[in-house]
Amino acid sequence: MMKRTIVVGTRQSQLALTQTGQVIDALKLLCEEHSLPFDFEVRKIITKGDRILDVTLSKVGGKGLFVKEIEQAMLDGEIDLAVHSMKDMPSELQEGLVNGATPVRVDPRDALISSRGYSLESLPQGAKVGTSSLRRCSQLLAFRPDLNIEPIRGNIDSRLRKLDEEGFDAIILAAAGLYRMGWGDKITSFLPVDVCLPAVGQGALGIECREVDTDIHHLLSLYNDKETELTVKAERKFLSVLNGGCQVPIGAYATLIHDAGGASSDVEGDSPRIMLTGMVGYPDGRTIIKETLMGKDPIRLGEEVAWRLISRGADEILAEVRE
Ligand SMILES: NCc1[nH]cc(CCC(=O)O)c1CC(=O)O
Repeated sequence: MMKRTIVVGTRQSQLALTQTGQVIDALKLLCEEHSLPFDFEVRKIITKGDRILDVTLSKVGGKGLFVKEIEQAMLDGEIDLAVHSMKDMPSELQEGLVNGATPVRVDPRDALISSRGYSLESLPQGAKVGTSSLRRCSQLLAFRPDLNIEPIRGNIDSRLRKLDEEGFDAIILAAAGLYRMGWGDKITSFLPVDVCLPAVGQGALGIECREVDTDIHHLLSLYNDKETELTVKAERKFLSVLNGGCQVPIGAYATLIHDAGGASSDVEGDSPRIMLTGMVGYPDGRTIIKETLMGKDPIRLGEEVAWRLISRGADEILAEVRE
């Protein structure tokens, strides 16, 4: 039988190339297992986000900075699939494109990396900590108001280099990216989610494809993880109600609730219960508001957590940040 070659578009950062390669390996295994006639080819694409790495992201503005060119290439038929970090995926995909699979999530937490072996608790007064994320900045300062947070940009590899070159006592990165790069051993400690709520979708991937591409949908359905799909759906709905992107101090994390017997919720049958926590905070950490709710419908749950935060002043915080 003739094989169809699926062209997978990717940014050319080390992380993007690595996770695209890992997804292709997983899809190849599924193709073997299910006797599906596909080959894979990688096509590198340079995005706007890659061209302006020297500017602080929150100053650049615009959503989907890393995704637009990739989506255009898919609509033009130059590529068939694209692997995205879920947290970089825009809440609205372009017309005609869909998320075909949400594979199983890895560790969603933020990690602290310190050549001097510090943890968040043991960092000295006024220590210099690198992050450009308003979400991380807000929560770090709420926990340790004395810290001196300084921006640090670039890909994971260049941030790790800057850790020592620019004299940081510690930097904060997503554990997931480090694990995928095989650099998990660089992690000094993890920030617990109740201290630093992760970014929406952190640790998860999305696999974008054309809505009409039924062959690919079938393959991707085999790669989907229902638990990750449901929890990320709740987090993303929360974010879209607050009209957020990665340039706002918003965090969220959802899990499935496992019953008292320790058995996991039945993901396939009766719909499981989801617990979602959302937060919005001032970048200087002076106020952080958080809500946790449970529910079965991820969309309603995402909306309700967002509405609760709005009723407690989330809009005012976000309006101030967006000025
Ligand atoms: N903001 C950039 C980004 N987008 C995705 C990841 C890797 C983690 C993930 O896939 O969630 C990172 C690096 C980081 O935040 O440290």
